[in-house]
Parts: sequence; C-alpha cells; structure tokens
Amino acid sequence: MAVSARRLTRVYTVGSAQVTGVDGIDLSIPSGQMVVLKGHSGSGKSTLLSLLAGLDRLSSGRLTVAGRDLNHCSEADLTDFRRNAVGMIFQAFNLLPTLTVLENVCLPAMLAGRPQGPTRSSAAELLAGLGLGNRLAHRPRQLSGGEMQRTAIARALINDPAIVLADEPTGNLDSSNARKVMGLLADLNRQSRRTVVVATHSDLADAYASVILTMQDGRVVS
Ligand SMILES: Nc1ncnc2c1ncn2[C@@H]1O[C@H](COP(=O)(O)OP(=O)(O)OP(=O)(O)O)[C@@H](O)[C@H]1O
Repeated sequence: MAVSARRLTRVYTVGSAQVTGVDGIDLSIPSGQMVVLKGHSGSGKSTLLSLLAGLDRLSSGRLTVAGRDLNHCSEADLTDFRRNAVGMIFQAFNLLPTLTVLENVCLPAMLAGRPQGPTRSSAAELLAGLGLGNRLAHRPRQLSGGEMQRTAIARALINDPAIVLADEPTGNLDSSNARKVMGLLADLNRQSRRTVVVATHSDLADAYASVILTMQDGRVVS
C-alpha cells in the first residue's frame, strides 16, 4: 500500500477556535495508482496532501506512507522521509529564483547528501526528458509557466521517490500547458509505476485518473 490512513485527523488551533482540516479519514491507496483528489475550496485537499508529504503532523489517527509510520517518527526520520520517499509539486512552482534550472533540480539530492557529479548528470537527463535540455542555465524568471512547472517536476523526481504529490499543479497554467503537465504526471505514473496523487479543481485531470476521490468538509465522500 502506498498510503494507509485510519481515522486521520488534523485540527488547527486559531486563537481560541479549532478548525478541522481533515476529519477522520480512512483511506488506502495501493501502489502504482494515479489518484485525483477533488473538492471545493476549503474541503481539505491541501491539508491531506501536506500530511501525506510529511510537511505537517497529524493530530490523531494513523498514517503510513511508502511503508513509513508518520505518527511515531522523529523529526530526523520525517526529514529523511520528505527528502527520499516523496516528491512534491506546488501550484506556485516554489523554485529558488537565484539558482539555475539545473541547480534547482539538483538541490534536493544535494540536501540528501548525494554526490554532485552523478546528481548533475541525472538532473540534466531528467530535464532533457521533460523537453528542457536547452534551459539548464536559465533562471526561473526566464522560463514560461509550463517550463517552470516541468522544472519542478524534475526536482520532485531527482531523489527517485515512490510517491509524487501535486497540489494544484496546473493552477497557474493555461489549458495547453495544463494538459501537458497532467500528461507528464500520468506518464511517470504509467512508465515507472510511481504512485501519483494530484489535488485539483480542474476537470482536465479526470481523464488521467485511475481513481477520483472527492473531499467535502475534511472527509472523503466518494
Ligand atoms: N494553517 C492553517 N491554520 C488554520 N486553518 C487552516 C490551515 N490550513 C488549512 N486550514 C483550514 O482547513 C480547512 C481545509 O483547508 P485546505 O487548505 O486543506 O482546503 P483545500 O481543499 O486545499 O482548499 P483550496 O482548494 O482552496 O486550496 C479550511 O477550513 C482551512 O481554512
């Protein structure tokens, strides 16, 4: 199982109020699936993805992702999990503006302590595969939105994660680039049997999904 969640809950405390982001979700995602997570704004998609990515801690319940228990792990284990087990793609790309395309893609591997030479060749190979072989020395501001998101996809793949998580990856793209990015995510699901979970409002993603989960009020309702 790529993801196994039982009564997964995340409650935020805002002043004296409690806001429930994810409300007792039971969820099993077998390895190799392409899951599209839908639901209105505020339904809990980003909260769920953050928990799956180890960017946030659950309040209660149980969560295992890529064979790792995320309830009871130390901060060091969680950092190792984020670096090696999952790749994350964001709506706003989150590239570092002062680094080149190649350096942005190498960064997670350098942080994980991988050697520079092989990392640079893997990054160049990934970028070439995503049609960015002639953009290695560019800075993010010199790229189109579609090129920025393809750079972010390469960065998410550099440590060869079992699971790729994408939060509104097409939210800042026109429909042609959005289709291209969804196609790339579907390819990396099909070709390498990686599990991919995409949260999106866009109906464009439906055609690529092996499973569509709909969230409402912090729960998976269908
Ligand atoms: N850091 C936070 N502090 C307090 N409340 C939060 C926080 N993050 C999310 N929430 C609340 O949790 C609920 C779920 O939000 P979440 O961002 O997961 O929804 P979403 O489905 O991803 O929405 P969108 O599609 O607009 O991104 C909302 O009520 C939101 O206000």
